Amino acid sequence: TSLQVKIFHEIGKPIQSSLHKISVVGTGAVGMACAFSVLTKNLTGELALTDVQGDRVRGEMMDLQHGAAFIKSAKIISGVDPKITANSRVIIITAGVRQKEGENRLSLLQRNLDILKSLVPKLVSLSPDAVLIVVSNPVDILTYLTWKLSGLPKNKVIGSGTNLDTSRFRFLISQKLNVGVESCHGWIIGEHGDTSVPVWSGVNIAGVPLRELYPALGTDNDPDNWQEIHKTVVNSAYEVIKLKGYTSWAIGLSVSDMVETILRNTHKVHAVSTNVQGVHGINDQVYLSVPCVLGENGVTHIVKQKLTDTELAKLHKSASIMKENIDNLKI
Ligand SMILES: NC(=O)c1ccc[n+]([C@@H]2O[C@H](COP(=O)([O-])OP(=O)(O)OC[C@H]3O[C@@H](n4cnc5c(N)ncnc54)[C@H](O)[C@@H]3O)[C@@H](O)[C@H]2O)c1
Ligand SMILES: O=C1N[C@](c2ccsc2)(c2cccc(Oc3ccc(F)cc3)n2)CC(O)=C1Sc1ccccc1Cl
Repeated sequence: TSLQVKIFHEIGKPIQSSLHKISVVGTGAVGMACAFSVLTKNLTGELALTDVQGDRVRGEMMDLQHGAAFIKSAKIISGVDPKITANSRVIIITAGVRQKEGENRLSLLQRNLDILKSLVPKLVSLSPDAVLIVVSNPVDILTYLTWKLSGLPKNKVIGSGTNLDTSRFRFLISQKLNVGVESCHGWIIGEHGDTSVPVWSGVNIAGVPLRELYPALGTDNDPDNWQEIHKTVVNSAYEVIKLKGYTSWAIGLSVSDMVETILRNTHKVHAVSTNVQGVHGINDQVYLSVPCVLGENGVTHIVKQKLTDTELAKLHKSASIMKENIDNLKI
């Protein structure tokens, strides 16, 4: 504007897209929790929001912009056309349709796959260097399909997987032991949701494996019923849905924790969904959650966890079911 000319000497052309641009695709309950959390953690100077509901996404953008004075004034843009995601470093995909009452998972899968088929190639052509984080459910198989549709190397396509399951697991352990959750270490791996696998042998406080002190931990004949904790991880998802109709804050915080590790390249380990072919004796090309080292290049390493035969058997069962579902899909 003419005033800008009066106020400023221009020294160099400003870069339009920030180096750490984050995009959220699908600005429903989960997408906006992710957006709000990455902003309050000051992870980016530019956030793009896109959704097929034009009014909704514009309203969400404006509502966040009006708080800009309090969040290091990140640039926030929005639009129905995915082109506003161009040059992103991280793209969070929560686009999808929620499971209808009584809808089976395969039908939900086909509807969400159709959405990804139209979205993913466009997103990748606009941001070829981005790390994709898939949150839409069923997250493990949709992450596999996003990877196939993207043409990206497997390290660049990550599913939130059992990141939320693990954070609920650690919260419940912290409640049972009355110890801060940051000091309660435990991992849920495998398929996100009802059939996830708690690695009881790895639960520890300050590196002290609880099962060494209490061998009944996580077994069927345990007077303290620790197994109940994993059941509660699953049941609490249904309880939250019953109470508030959806889940948002915990998944938003868990995804922004992943984004922070990626953009700050801190090599922190997260339970996330990755290509596990060749891991734990799995031969098929499937995506399941295991502890992964994350950084700017996505998944750089998988931690070689020592699993019991029971834990391995559950993992292999999930892998074979996923392979079967993939084979039955019309990609
Ligand atoms: N992985 C996990 O741990 C976890 C946890 C909670 C929710 N979820 C999943 O996250 C997804 C989103 O949940 P939600 O509660 O936010 O649902 P929601 O219905 O509130 O939001 C989904 C959004 O996606 C948008 N959308 C649909 N098609 C689109 C397209 N082609 N392009 C862009 N946007 C599109 C919709 O308009 C809607 O705003 C669901 O699949 C849900 O199951 C996963
Ligand atoms: O907390 C959550 N809210 C959910 C949801 C969100 C909006 S509608 C449904 C939710 C809750 C319950 C079952 C449910 O069923 C599904 C459906 C498809 C699917 F691929 C995975 C779970 N989904 C999505 C979801 O994945 C979670 S986390 C979770 C779910 C089940 C067991 C354990 C955990 Cl940790």
